[in-house]
Amino acid sequence: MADNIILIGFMGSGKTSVGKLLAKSLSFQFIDTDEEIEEKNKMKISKIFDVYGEEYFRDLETNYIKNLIHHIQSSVISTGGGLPVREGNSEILRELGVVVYLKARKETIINRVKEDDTRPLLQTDDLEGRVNSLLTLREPSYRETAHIEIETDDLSISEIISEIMGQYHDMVKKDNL
Ligand SMILES: Nc1ncnc2c1ncn2[C@@H]1O[C@H](COP(=O)(O)OP(=O)(O)O)[C@@H](O)[C@H]1O
Ligand SMILES: O=C(O)C1=C[C@@H](OP(=O)(O)O)[C@@H](O)[C@H](O)C1
Ligand SMILES: [Mg+2]
Repeated sequence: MADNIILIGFMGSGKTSVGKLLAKSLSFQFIDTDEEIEEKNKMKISKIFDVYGEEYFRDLETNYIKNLIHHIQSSVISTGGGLPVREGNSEILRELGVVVYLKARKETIINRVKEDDTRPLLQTDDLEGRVNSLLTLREPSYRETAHIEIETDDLSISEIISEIMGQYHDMVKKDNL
């Protein structure tokens, strides 16, 4: 297994914010799949959804992570919340490195995303209903994909980073990564 760390979890679970600082703490490269896709396509995620639709965005995500295999090391990869759900992506993510699921309760997620208009799947009058149904649908994929699970609700970003580093180093020692 490569020494990369891959962060997965629902929208608002902290993948982007935790990933950035975790990479800094480890002196790893930081990659955010959404930022890379926006940069490569010169288009915001919400615009890609508007113009080409969700399936097209999912193709971009899958192609992007496939191309990382054998090409990156010592990197933290923050994924988009829907990435582990598509058939086949779970295996790709696990091949890329140690997969960490940032878990968050529905209430925590709603608090963190309610003011944000950049996530097309959450632009609805029934935010609670949408988060509830998507979370139920996705939870099994997150759990199947992850090597490590962290409950983030009551932790600060730096506490989450310490927790990830502790568990990651234990795995590295055990698996000789
Ligand atoms: N553990 C945390 N404690 C407090 N705020 C957090 C925590 N994790 C994330 N946030 C905040 O929640 C929002 C969404 O975080 P973000 O990193 O964009 O999530 P994701 O990439 O998983 O969608 C941001 O405003 C971020 O600062
Ligand atoms: O959960 C999802 O389907 C999505 C999550 C977003 O990323 P974050 O999880 O970083 O918000 C982004 O990829 C897109 O809006 C779709
Ligand atoms: Mg993000």
